[in-house]
Amino acid sequence: MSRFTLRLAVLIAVLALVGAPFLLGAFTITLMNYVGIYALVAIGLALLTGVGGLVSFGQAAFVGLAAYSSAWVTALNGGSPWIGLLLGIVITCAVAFILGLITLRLQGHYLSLSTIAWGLAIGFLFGNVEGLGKHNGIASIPPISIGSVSLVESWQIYYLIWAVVCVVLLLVYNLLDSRIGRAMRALRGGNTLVESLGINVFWIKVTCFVFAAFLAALSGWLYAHLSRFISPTPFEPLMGIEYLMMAMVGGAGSPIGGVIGAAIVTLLKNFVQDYLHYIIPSGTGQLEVVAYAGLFIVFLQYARGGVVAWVQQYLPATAIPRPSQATPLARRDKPAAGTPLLKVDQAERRFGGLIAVNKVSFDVNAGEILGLIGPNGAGKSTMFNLLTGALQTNSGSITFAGKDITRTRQSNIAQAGIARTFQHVKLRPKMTLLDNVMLGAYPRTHTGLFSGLFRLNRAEEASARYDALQQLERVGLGDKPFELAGNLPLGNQRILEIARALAADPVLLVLDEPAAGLRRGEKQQLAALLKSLRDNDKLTILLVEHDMEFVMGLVDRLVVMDFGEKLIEGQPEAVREDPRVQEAYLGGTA
Ligand SMILES: Nc1ncnc2c1ncn2[C@@H]1O[C@H](COP(=O)(O)OP(=O)(O)OP(=O)(O)O)[C@@H](O)[C@H]1O
Repeated sequence: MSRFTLRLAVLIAVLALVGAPFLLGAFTITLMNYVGIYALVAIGLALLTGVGGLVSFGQAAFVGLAAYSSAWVTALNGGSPWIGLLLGIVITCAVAFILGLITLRLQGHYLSLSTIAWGLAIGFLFGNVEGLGKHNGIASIPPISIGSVSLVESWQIYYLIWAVVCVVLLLVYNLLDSRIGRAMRALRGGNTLVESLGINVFWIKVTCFVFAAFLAALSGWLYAHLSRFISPTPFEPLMGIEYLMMAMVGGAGSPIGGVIGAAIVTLLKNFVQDYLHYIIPSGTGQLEVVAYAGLFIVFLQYARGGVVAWVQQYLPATAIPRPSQATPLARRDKPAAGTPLLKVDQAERRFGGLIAVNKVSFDVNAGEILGLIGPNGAGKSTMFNLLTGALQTNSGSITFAGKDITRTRQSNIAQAGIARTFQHVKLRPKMTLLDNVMLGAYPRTHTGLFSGLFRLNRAEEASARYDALQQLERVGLGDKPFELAGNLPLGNQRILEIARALAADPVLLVLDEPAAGLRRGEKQQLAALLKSLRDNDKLTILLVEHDMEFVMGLVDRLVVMDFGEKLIEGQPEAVREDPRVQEAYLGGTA
């Protein structure tokens, strides 16, 4: 799809929204009002669950917090709905922030279960606090006024609701295309990679969580002043599940999918309620819930990725212009060649009874390529994980650029200038090559949530994008920056990891089996690239590699490990000739 077609589609959608009250009846407009209100929550969930992989059943409670806050300000205390909005946002975001601090360190289903727990707890409060009307709720909530216009009629508040939805959509798409948004998109698929890129996973999760709660607060405020009466029921976890369904039906991970999902689920519910009694005339009782659940299961069977993903497969990809030249991002000063850079001193790591790394010591000097070799299971990858902070040492110390990093958090080590690749490639397959490499530039960029939302980050984004493209070109992948990373063959995925690591402008590059899966010609190109990084960019490189021909022709020094211990270190030739190495690693065949 061309950009023009996309803009035209957006324009038609906006015109249709503007014209709807002139063409549709009051009932349909009221229904659309609820769709818009639910859509705000579903957009938040698309971000939280679809993009960030954090499944929350508790969003209805956040909607309720804002609705009750505004009802308390207006109906019970005679205040303005705008003060109600402010209080609703502050209370909801504060509660989300505190809950996030407590629960977001939990992983997988533990996190989801915790959202049910606090969803229930908050819902319980609404029905039991004396000052909030208990189960009778709060009535006589005034309409929202803009200047002298009171939004009493459903078509009046319709324009406010859908203006909010459109602005939110625009902001969320801006966010997803920003530094923080990329970090949110990278959350899905595990923390190790994200932390290794210098991104503080926990704070990105908290940001995502609070932002989704903020959208729920907007929804709650609009809900209270549309319904003019609130009770605890719409804010219980059952509604939380419905919000999750909306996000999933529309297309988890797609903000516009949130709107589509809200429309489908709301209309479907309405349809089932209206027509089920024709099929079962003897009284349907709660049967519509069953029918509704059945339809939902059928839907998930045939369009599991949601409506947006289903439609997208038939649409041509949106053409994206190639990044144009921009001011380069600032680069780090590299230490002078030969100065001590990394010192591993008596590092030890145990896994239960197994000592994977046993009191290993070695130094790396600036500007050298050091190879770490050894037979399978010798402890090389564990050593890499220790010095990049992915694992903690049981004893011993690691010093980088004069600072003790033994207990330093992985993301802080990355920010200090160590960039890495992984033995088992870690990429974000659904993100483009360019986005994957731009993730690497995270520690070199600084714009935050608000800059991303309001596109105040353009200059920095342009620089990061251009820098990332240069790194892609450098490793030989510059011809397809908008290809999805998952479409690359494994060898190229390893090379893409190197481009991502280079985008961090590291001082020390740590490569775990970079040549695995490469053809002979590609290995030669890789060796030439690594030498050029050392000679021209003053980069220090530490690599694990099994391909002896590749290693011997590349490294300045070797450290050999066996059974978790350091066997020997020295020049490649000396190491090759050492009988202990031949015995342990080369099996006497070198
Ligand atoms: N997370 C873990 N839990 C338990 N044992 C582990 C873990 N990671 C590594 N090990 C064990 O530690 C030892 C060293 O593993 P490591 O992956 O560091 O070796 P390696 O030299 O990188 O091997 P290879 O070349 O095969 O990748 C092995 O016996 C491995 O099974």
